[in-house]
Amino acid sequence: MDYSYDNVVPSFRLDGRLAILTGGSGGLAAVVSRALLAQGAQIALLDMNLERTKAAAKELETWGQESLKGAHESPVGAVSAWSCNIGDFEQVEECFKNINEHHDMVADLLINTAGYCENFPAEEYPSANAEGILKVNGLGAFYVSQAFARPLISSNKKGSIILVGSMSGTIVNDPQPQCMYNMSKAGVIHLTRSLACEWAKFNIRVNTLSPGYILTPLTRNVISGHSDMKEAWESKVPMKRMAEPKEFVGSILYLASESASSYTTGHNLVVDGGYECW
Ligand SMILES: NC(=O)c1ccc[n+]([C@@H]2O[C@H](COP(=O)([O-])OP(=O)(O)OC[C@H]3O[C@@H](n4cnc5c(N)ncnc54)[C@H](O)[C@@H]3O)[C@@H](O)[C@H]2O)c1
Ligand SMILES: OC[C@@H](O)C(O)[C@H](O)CO
Repeated sequence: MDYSYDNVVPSFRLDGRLAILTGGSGGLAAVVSRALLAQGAQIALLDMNLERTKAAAKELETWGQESLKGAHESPVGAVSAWSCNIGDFEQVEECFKNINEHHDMVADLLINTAGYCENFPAEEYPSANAEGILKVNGLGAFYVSQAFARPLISSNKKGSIILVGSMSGTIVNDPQPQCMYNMSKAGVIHLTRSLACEWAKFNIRVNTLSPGYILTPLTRNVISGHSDMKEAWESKVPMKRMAEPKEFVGSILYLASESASSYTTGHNLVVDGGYECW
């Protein structure tokens, strides 16, 4: 047995790695992107609106210059901003190609946070909305995984994919009706297992991170105008509160790390304050 320090103590550093973070101007991405930058990664932020994504990238760079100066011997990683609808495969393919060219390397970490939620009673759900959300939350997760994996496979390089699912992929939320969101996230969890099995031979690990309720723009949309909604949600969480985005950073770094999670693939890591236990 090799008991050397590097063989026994996992590293969460991401020096020399390029991370693509979809949903890059969203609430979860704001904190995750800072943690990735702090660990030494280069980062490509991708979202629907270019101006908002560029603003998020600028804030990230400024944060890096102010907070990471002298913190580690590696230089602060390059940050780029991209506009792309992950539900449109041609856009995704073009965007991922441009990202790799721009950073002059093949991205080896993908974190798919892009997605949205909407509420309609099942019997009234408009078909165009149903198709729209499945296309983004479901097919989008597949499109970004495929566009990310192809250049890794052809260059024989290992990588890690983290698809953000939700506890809604396993439980049914109450009281808000959101059957298509729930279906899309259940699909993400099983897509993860399928890709993990198919791509293990290429050294690409694929995992889902399934959060419970987090305070971000996504949930603020649902809560706003429904003052009792937050209380209803929190009453069902054993920890009796919603999460803050920073409470997912440890899980992301674990799944991204080639030493800490080298044998972890196809997993659904649920981080929900105990919601699924009751
Ligand atoms: N907030 C929660 O309580 C919660 C809980 C469980 C899972 N999640 C999941 O976490 C992820 C991040 O959510 P968040 O809370 O940060 O929400 P958010 O709304 O702050 O961020 C999501 C981002 O995805 C982007 N996006 C939406 N559709 C897109 C598309 N077609 N192409 C590219 N980008 C697109 C949005 O513009 C937004 O910036 C989502 O997948 C969400 O389903 C959130
Ligand atoms: O289940 C938690 C999340 O996926 C999300 O915050 C919620 O379902 C939105 O209604």
